[in-house]
Amino acid sequence: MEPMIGMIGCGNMGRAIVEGILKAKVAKENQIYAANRHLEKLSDLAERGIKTAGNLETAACSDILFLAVKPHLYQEVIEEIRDVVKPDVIVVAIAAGISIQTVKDLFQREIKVVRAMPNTPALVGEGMSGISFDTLLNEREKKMIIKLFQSFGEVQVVEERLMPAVGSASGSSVAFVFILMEAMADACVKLGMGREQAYVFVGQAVKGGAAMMLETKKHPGVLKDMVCSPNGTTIAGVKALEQAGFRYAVMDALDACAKRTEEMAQASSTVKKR
Ligand SMILES: NC(=O)C1=CN([C@@H]2O[C@H](COP(=O)(O)OP(=O)(O)OC[C@H]3O[C@@H](n4cnc5c(N)ncnc54)[C@H](OP(=O)(O)O)[C@@H]3O)[C@@H](O)[C@H]2O)C=CC1
Ligand SMILES: O=C(O)[C@@H]1CCC=N1
Repeated sequence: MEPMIGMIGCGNMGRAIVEGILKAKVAKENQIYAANRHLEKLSDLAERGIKTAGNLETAACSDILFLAVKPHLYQEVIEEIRDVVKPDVIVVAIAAGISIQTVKDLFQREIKVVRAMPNTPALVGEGMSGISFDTLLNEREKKMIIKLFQSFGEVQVVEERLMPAVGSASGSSVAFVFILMEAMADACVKLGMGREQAYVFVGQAVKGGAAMMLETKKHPGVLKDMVCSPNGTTIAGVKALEQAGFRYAVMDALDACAKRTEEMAQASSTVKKR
């Protein structure tokens, strides 16, 4: 029998995962339970045949249960559902800074946990997820979880200690790419281009650059050099970026994300001991 998939919390990330799974046809609408604080926000999902329900029903019916609420709500939600989940349920925790051990401690028993860090491009099947497995999952279960994550993008299994880096590298970095594209489009508007047209130009440039790096596997510095003609236009722009401390700003931003993940992990492990 196909596993039932539950999603507690259907906001930006929960929805992106549900849509990604459906788009890839890895599960049908009637195999998915979706819960939210304000259930009326899920009326569009219900109309499409997804089972929308409260947290208790969703938890009780799921074989794979995603917890896609904000990190500070994990304790409240797990305390609500811990007595109704199936004994063999696989809980997938996607919150920044919530460790496998914290989830187990909140359930107050041995439970199969996957810690994952996906990102919002899952919505269009272009997600990037890092996942770490608890030792309780067997090989068949690990394969099933990997297949699920592959339905909405790329996935790599990583050691749990690397989760703050994964959060920086793909979870948060998409926001920085959006800021970059917005700023580039602003510049194009300043140069006389229409805004909608600017988004197409800069969006395709970012998409093309990413595809080029991933497909050629060339060092990004080499690819950058291929664009910079001697005494040309690009190298003039590179100088301006270096002057503004672009690389430092980017490194500092990813560093800040990872530090914040560690802080949140610290806070969540303290809360559960109260
Ligand atoms: N956004 C991102 O790019 C990423 C997010 N994450 C993680 O995903 C999690 C969710 O983030 P995100 O989707 O951005 O947040 P959102 O605020 O967009 O979504 C959270 C959802 O949880 C619902 N919710 C709140 N309380 C409860 C409750 N008690 N029971 C059931 N549902 C509830 C909210 O419903 P309502 O709106 O009705 O209050 C909302 O729809 C976080 O832990 C975050 O760390 C991980 C990777 C990337
Ligand atoms: O900002 C956050 O906390 C979440 C985790 C990674 C992306 N968004």
